[in-house]
Amino acid sequence: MSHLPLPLYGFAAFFMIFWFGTWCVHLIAICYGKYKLHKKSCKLPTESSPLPGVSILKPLMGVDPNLQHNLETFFTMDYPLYELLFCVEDKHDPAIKLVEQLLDKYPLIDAQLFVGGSDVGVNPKINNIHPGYMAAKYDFLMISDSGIKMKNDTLLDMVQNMSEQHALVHQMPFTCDRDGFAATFEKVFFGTVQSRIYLSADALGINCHTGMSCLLRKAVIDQLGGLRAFGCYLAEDFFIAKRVTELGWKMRISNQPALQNSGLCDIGSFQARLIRWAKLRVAMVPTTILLEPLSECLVLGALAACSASLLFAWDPLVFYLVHILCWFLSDWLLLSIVQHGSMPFHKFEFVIGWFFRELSGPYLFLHALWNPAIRWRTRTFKLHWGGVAYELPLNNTPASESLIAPLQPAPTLLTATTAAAAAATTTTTTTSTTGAGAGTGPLPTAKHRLLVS
Ligand SMILES: CCCCCCCC/C=C\CCCCCCCC(=O)N[C@@H](CO)[C@H](O)/C=C/CCCCCCCCCCCCC
Ligand SMILES: O=c1ccn([C@@H]2O[C@H](COP(=O)(O)OP(=O)(O)O[C@H]3OC[C@@H](O)[C@H](O)[C@H]3O)[C@@H](O)[C@H]2O)c(=O)[nH]1
Repeated sequence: MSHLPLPLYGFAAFFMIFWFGTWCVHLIAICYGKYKLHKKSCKLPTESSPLPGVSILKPLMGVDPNLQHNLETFFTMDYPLYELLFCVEDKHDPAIKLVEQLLDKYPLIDAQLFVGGSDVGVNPKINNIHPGYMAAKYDFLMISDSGIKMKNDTLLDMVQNMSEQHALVHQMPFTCDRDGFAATFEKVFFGTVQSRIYLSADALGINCHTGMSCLLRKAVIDQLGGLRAFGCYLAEDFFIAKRVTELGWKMRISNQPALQNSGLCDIGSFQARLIRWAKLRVAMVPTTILLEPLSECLVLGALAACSASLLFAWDPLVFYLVHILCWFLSDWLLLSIVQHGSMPFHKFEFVIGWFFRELSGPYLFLHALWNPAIRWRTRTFKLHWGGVAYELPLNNTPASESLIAPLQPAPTLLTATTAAAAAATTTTTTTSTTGAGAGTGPLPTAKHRLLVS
């Protein structure tokens, strides 16, 4: 041992410490997940402190087989005061027809449709929802992506997590039970590697905000310059959380994880999404270039096994195999906590899904480093270090990144007048009437379209 160069012992000691730290992260995630997730809040509204109104922004782009069902869950929530602000950028988007059908079906729900988006920055999601944000009338703002499904009490759970010190409550990303290996892979990813980081980050107060379902204090966002202030970033979620906490407000996850339920579920598009997210993280938090590969089970296990062999003369193969087995069991435990019920797949499928995730993780990360162009739906972007984004011209799009589902054919929805009006502009608004709470009593529908230029 003594003839080996000294720096090698330094590296070995570093990897052993990092390995130990990673196991602490496992432990924190399991304990915190057990404590926090699926807990029913006992804070009930009283007459002196009724539940606040919530303006819910729904950015939509295209239609998938589950979209109608997912959107419908927003019309049937058990929450007394909310408005739904559906936002669609493209006037030919088939989502418009779907939303209009839902507005007809639920005339009692306070809901509007904004078509045309805005141009307040580079981020297409922010551009899409900005008209809805400008029209939002309640003190609380929820941003909820198109693939999210709500339980009856999800909004209540989020609002009850918003204490006096909090300005941001977000749902930890997870998935609905769906059929097929791609769905298993998604559940394994979100319920293991992602939950581990997300839960420990929340427990330790580290910003890990993924903005697919979040509740915000509107006054705080207004104070920060409005949503337009985040239009220059692609990862608006991370920067919203950063600025909100810099003002002294707290953020935390809600008790219920987010139920992603997109009807398009395939390995290629999911991997493309993970690569896109990794590119965002690398640009925003460059230390992840080292941290992420190092915190992968197979990579860290190999490094720790060599280090243990060097420092303590332990058998590296035995060390490596025990490390993988313990990691696997700990991931199963965490996934069971997040799922909080029976698993939609057999244990054997978990084994396959887990190994697939572990083997593909480092590859996807390298892929993200290799090609910095970011393909998101119909557009391609690049990021400056720090996270500010710029859009690339269309012909600059690498073909290998086009792993997304195309928009479905345009519907024959728009009437001659509205089509002409929409073509002439700008923003079209379809308004359904007032009233909140699901379907209480009959009501005349006063539906009208407004043209806001
Ligand atoms: C000693 C152990 C150190 C562990 C280091 C862990 C390194 C990170 C490994 C995996 C990252 C998984 C990230 C999961 C969720 C991120 C999803 C995402 O990318 N969302 C983006 C798009 O919506 C969003 O803009 C990004 C938000 C957060 C980015 C945060 C990056 C920093 C991650 C470092 C967290 C360390 C937590 C350590 C806890 C002790
Ligand atoms: O061009 C676009 C792309 C996306 N969107 C909307 O933005 C939402 C999220 O889009 P996707 O589902 O494609 O993307 P992700 O689930 O990966 O989003 C995630 O990563 C990027 C962050 O900015 C988001 O806040 C986060 O939810 C959807 O509701 C989608 O309709 C647009 O309105 N316009």
